Formats: sequence, structure tokens, C-alpha cells
Amino acid sequence: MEDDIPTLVETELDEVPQLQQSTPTVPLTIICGFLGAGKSTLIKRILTERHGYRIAVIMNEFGDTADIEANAINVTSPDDPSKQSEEFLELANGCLCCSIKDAGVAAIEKLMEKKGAFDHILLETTGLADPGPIASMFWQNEEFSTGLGREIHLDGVVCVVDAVFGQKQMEEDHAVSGIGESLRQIAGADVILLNKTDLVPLEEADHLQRLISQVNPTATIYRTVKAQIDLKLIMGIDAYETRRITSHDPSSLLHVSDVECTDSCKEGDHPHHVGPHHYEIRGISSLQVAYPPLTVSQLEKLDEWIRTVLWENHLPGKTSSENGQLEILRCKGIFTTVEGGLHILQGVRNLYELEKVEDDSDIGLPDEGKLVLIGKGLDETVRRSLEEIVV
Ligand SMILES: Nc1nc2c(ncn2[C@@H]2O[C@H](COP(=O)(O)OP(=O)(O)OP(=O)(O)O)[C@@H](O)[C@H]2O)c(=O)[nH]1
Repeated sequence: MEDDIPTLVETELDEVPQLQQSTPTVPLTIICGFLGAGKSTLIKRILTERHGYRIAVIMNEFGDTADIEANAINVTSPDDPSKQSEEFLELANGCLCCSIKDAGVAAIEKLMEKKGAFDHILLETTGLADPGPIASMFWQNEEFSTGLGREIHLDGVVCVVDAVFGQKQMEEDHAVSGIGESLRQIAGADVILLNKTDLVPLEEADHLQRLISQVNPTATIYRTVKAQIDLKLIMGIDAYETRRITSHDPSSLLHVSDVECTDSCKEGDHPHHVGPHHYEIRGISSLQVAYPPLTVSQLEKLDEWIRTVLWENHLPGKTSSENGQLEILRCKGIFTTVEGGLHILQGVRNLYELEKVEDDSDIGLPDEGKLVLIGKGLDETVRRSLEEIVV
């Protein structure tokens, strides 16, 4: 009998370091979506269903949480009404809910004191929030990376789009500095849930999905009813990882939808096909450029191009006034080099990272590199300027 004991202890010791290595920081997912699209429905599901994940959800307000309490969900705090104003609520399914009423980082700092109680953070934004600045708070931010960034990392941005009103919201969006919030949300998303598809005919959902892909060809789109989605598809997606990739098919890192315009797309009021892989809706468009394996100097030129455009809002060698308004909301890229290296680009607004992938010896290289830009002013001049990098 006693002989069994050392074997058990040994197994436990073996497992601990492996777990610590594979989860060095807690992933954070930003959830955005226009008013009424279904964000709260998604979050309510996460907080109440038995999915087996321990997720901490940071909400704008406790309004919906009070609703969850009213629905007799087991909250660990006693039945004291004043407890509703508590900042943290632990729910029956192991999830944790907290308010972000004060300041984002402060709420997360408090949350991290509870580390160990959860393994993923979801941050819900308000319906009118632009996810770009929020994402940049958690990514490539020096202050963050020397503080909280040692404990959490940005996993991805999920946008919930209303299948009934989504198109109207995109087209009628009141522009703030030229670009409306619903378009900014779609442009900044890594995963899009086209929700409420039970309320529209199939063709309407197809049409809206096509419009969304035209604005953001890099996002993965799932159709949902009542935000029913396998959580594995929206969490743990590592959308901002550039140095280390686990996929053996690196081109899958830059998922790009290939969509063509239909007859119904008219210039000016709908996305339209401007050139190969170039579409536009209310000033926002995406631009895709393919690249052969790059030399070191071409990669440096590309880096300089991205830096100039993202930081100075004009093309290299031109002044801002010459090029009209150029604003990049999101950029992604995957590039191979003639030496056989693989480089990944990730960018949110004026922040970007162009990094060589570590230990790429056992992963296949894609046939061609690809750059995808989403933003404003992405016309043929921009395309030509990008193509000149490899001439
Ligand atoms: N029929 C149908 N109704 C849905 C679906 N998803 C959500 N709803 C309903 O749509 C309404 C709005 O959903 P919410 O989850 O509150 O939307 P929200 O994005 O959180 O809204 P805000 O907090 O105002 O930004 C609610 O009445 C939901 O029950 C769906 O897939 N189908």
C-alpha cells in the first residue's frame, strides 16, 4: 500500500511546472458591439451557464448583474441588498463578475488580487465604445507592460453585430472624426458574432456577412442566435501574438475572407470593389497586398512604411496634405523572408509590432506574404506605394 504513495506525489510535481509554463499571463478579451446587439445576452450566458471555464467578467455597470441576482443565481455574498453595490460577485458556475465603473485599470488591478480564482478576463465595453483605444491600453503600452501586463495579455476583440439593424448602423453611423463607432467596432474586431440571425431571412444574413467581411476581411465571423457560441471560438484565440505561434499552418494566423461585390453594391452608399481586395463603406475600407519573400532591406522598408503611415498619417516621401486623410485603424500581416524567416505584423491604431516568429523551424512557410490594412484613405496611391516596396 505505502509503495503507491511516492508515485502519486511524483505525478503531481511533474504537472505543476507544465501548468505554470503554459499559462504565464491571464488572457483578456474585449467585447464590443453596437447598442442592443446582444453583448449582455452573451455575458449573461457566460455568467450563468455551466461551461467549465472560470471567467472574470468586467462590466460597465452592475445593472445586468442585479438582473442575474434577481434570477436567483447563486451569488456567494449573503442576501443583503447592500451587497449589490459590491465590486465583485462570485457566481455559481465559478465565474466572477466585477464593475468597471471607476477606472478600467484600477478595476483590473483589484481583480488580479483574486488571481487564481479565474483563468480568463472578459471586458465588456459600452455600445458606443470604440475598441481601438481600449485594446491599445492592454497592448504595446509601456506603462501597462511594466505593470499589469506582466499578469495579463490581450487575447482578442470580439464584436457582436445585430443581424437586424447592423447594416443600418454601419451605413447611418454618425461619424465622429469621419468614422462612426459601429464601423470602428467592426474594423477593430478579431471575431464577429453576427447575432439575432433568427430574426432575418437567410439572404439578409448572407448580405450583411458579406458587407462586414468587406470592411474587415481579417475577422472570423460566426452567426449566432442569443449569442450562443462555443466559448473556445472567442477565447484563447491569441490574436495579438506575434513572437510565438503554435499553429503549423502560419497562414491561418491571418485569416482573410475573400469577398466580391454583388450587383447591389453601389459606390457611395455600400461597400464597393475599388480594385483587387479593396472595398469601401462610409470612408472605411480594407486593402490587401500580397508579397513575395522579402529581402532584409525590403522588410526594413516595409517597417518604415508602416511606421510613417501609422505615426504620421501620410505615405513615406509625401506630406500629409498631399495624400488626403489617411488613418489606419487596424493592420495585420504575415511575411516570409528570402532567408526562410517568418514575420508577423499586428497593429491597432498607431501601435504596431512587426516581429520575427521564434523557433519557426518546424512550421511551414506560407507561399506568399500578405498585408491587410483597415482604415480611411486607402486608395490606389496607397496600394502603389506598398507595391513599390518590392520593386
Ligand atoms: N430574437 C433574438 N433576440 C435577441 C438575440 N440576442 C439578444 N436578443 C435580445 O435583444 C435585446 C438586446 O440584447 P442585449 O444583450 O441587451 O444587447 P446589448 O448589446 O447588451 O445592448 P446594450 O447594453 O444596450 O448595448 C434583448 O432583449 C435580448 O433578449 C437573438 O439572437 N435573437
